[in-house]
Amino acid sequence: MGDYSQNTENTQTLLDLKSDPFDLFTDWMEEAEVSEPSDANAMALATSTPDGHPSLRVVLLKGVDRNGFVFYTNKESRKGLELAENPFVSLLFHWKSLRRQIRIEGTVSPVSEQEADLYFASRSRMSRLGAVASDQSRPLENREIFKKRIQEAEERYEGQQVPRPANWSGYRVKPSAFEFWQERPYRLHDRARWTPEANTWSATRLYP
Ligand SMILES: Cc1cc2nc3c(=O)[nH]c(=O)nc-3n(C[C@H](O)[C@H](O)[C@H](O)COP(=O)(O)O)c2cc1C
Ligand code: PXP
Repeated sequence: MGDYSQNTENTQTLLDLKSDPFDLFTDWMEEAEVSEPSDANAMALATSTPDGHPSLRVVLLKGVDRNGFVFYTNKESRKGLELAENPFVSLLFHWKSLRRQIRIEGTVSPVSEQEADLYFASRSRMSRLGAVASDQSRPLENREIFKKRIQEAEERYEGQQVPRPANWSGYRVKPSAFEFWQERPYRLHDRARWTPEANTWSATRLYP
């Protein structure tokens, strides 16, 4: 313990770094974009089933500002149907290269139609056709059926823009809490949780 406290416990902790969780998130995301081999913006998204069972999958973060964290998906997918019943979610980023984790708790609301159109238009044509052809989360008897639906979409929109399907859009998670976690030797990690207080965010250190 002598070695540990001499060598590690004297270094800066999370609470010394930034007082604002959005700023700290931005710093960590920038570092992850450099060090993660792929998809630094991948985040686990937890929803709940109507009977309160957790339901988890990975989605990509496509935008973040002080209004929240944006991802895109099919509104009639399993997650979309669950969100329609219960807008409370958790997000989790885990960057193995940095030995860091961020937990976010919050509530989703739909992005505007205009925002969804803009993002959809930025995707590759094949990804847009895939969104048209995929009944996300519904049973698919075989891949041939999917291939045929993609071909049909290709023919239908030949020489035209692929319009955003009505069921394909985005959600914005407005955070109500953040927790940042930085690994430290001997599992004596550095953790802090931020919650809103008046017009700012207040931080609490947590035992690891
Ligand atoms: C790295 C990664 C990124 C993903 N990003 C998305 C995404 O942004 N949107 C999406 O709908 N599905 C994404 N998926 C697929 C989802 O994990 C999931 O399989 C799909 O959305 C269906 O989930 P659901 O049945 O719970 O609705 C991603 C999967 C991985 C592994
Ligand atoms: N939809 C699906 C089915 C995905 O798998 C992903 C990313 O893996 C996305 C949407 C969002 O990413 P992009 O818009 O870059 O395809």
